[in-house]
Amino acid sequence: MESLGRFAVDALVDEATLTPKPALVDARSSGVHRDLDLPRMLRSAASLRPTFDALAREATGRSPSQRLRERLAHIGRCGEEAMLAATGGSNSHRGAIWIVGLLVAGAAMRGAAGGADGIAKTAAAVAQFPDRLAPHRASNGARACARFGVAGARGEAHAGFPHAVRIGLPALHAARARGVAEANARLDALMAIMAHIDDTCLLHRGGQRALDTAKMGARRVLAGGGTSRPEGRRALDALDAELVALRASPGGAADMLAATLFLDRCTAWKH
Ligand SMILES: CC(C)(COP(=O)(O)OP(=O)(O)OC[C@H]1O[C@@H](n2cnc3c(N)ncnc32)[C@H](O)[C@@H]1O)[C@@H](O)C(=O)NCCC(=O)NCCS
Ligand SMILES: Nc1ncnc2c1ncn2[C@@H]1O[C@H](COP(=O)(O)OP(=O)(O)OP(=O)(O)O)[C@@H](O)[C@H]1O
Repeated sequence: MESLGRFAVDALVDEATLTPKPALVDARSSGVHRDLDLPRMLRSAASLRPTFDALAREATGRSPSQRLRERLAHIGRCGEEAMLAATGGSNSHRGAIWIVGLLVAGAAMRGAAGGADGIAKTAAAVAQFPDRLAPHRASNGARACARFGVAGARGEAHAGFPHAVRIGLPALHAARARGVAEANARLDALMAIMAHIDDTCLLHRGGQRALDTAKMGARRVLAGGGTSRPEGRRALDALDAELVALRASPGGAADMLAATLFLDRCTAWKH
């Protein structure tokens, strides 16, 4: 599937430009991110096209294996270098390279006919193999997982990407079925993801309080009828203000929205 690399970059661009997102980089502002802005996010997304293309090529015609896991990890780490070169050293898409990159590989192996669940299960089967060449660095995500006892980005992949397949996609489709504008459908999907996910970006920057604030705030938006309704929109603005005050942003939820949009494109493409 030649289009997989393009679908992946499009998903990152659609996530970054979606506005207004709470405390994240969007078309309106950099949220709480001092070293990121929308032009950097877009440069980073474009710089990742060769990475996603290479992941798709490597996985095509293969089955999950230790060898494939290590080839993909090498390509993914080269992608992180391309990202850092494009942003001048900022982490714009590390989590997204991991999550969307594995799904690109899953889609290349399984084909769109496998549906979102089939693609995610295949990607998860690759992620299960150990990354024996991983550098032993204490990342922000790893520290948050250890301190707060959560599964983080690795756990999300091992579990079959549940926040994209079981939460993000159904929320996106349900919002579209209600007839809301596409941007609101995507924002509602982000709220559904945020209401459930243990996001190590929030935990690292703002501890349990930031994670609880994000989950409760997102639930209030949904209880207010979603982002297309006045009450939901007021709740979204309040959530943005609360997270900005805590200087914490839901980067992991943003990655899972990009994963949701990628799966949505892949599975629509088969028709
Ligand atoms: C597993 C990864 C994410 C590294 O994990 P680490 O603990 O070091 O995380 P780090 O803090 O650097 O970044 C984690 C990022 O994941 C995202 N995230 C946070 N919480 C979650 C969550 N619950 N679910 C999904 N994503 C999340 C955020 O964007 C966060 O910034 C990954 O970068 C990795 O191992 N890459 C190696 C290359 C590889 O194997 N690639 C495979 C093919 S692409
Ligand atoms: N629109 C977005 N705005 C900000 N982050 C996003 C966005 N979309 C996805 N992300 C994800 O959020 C992560 C960036 O989070 P963060 O800035 O907290 O990273 P960090 O380098 O771990 O932290 P710090 O900057 O505190 O050192 C990226 O890995 C990226 O995948």
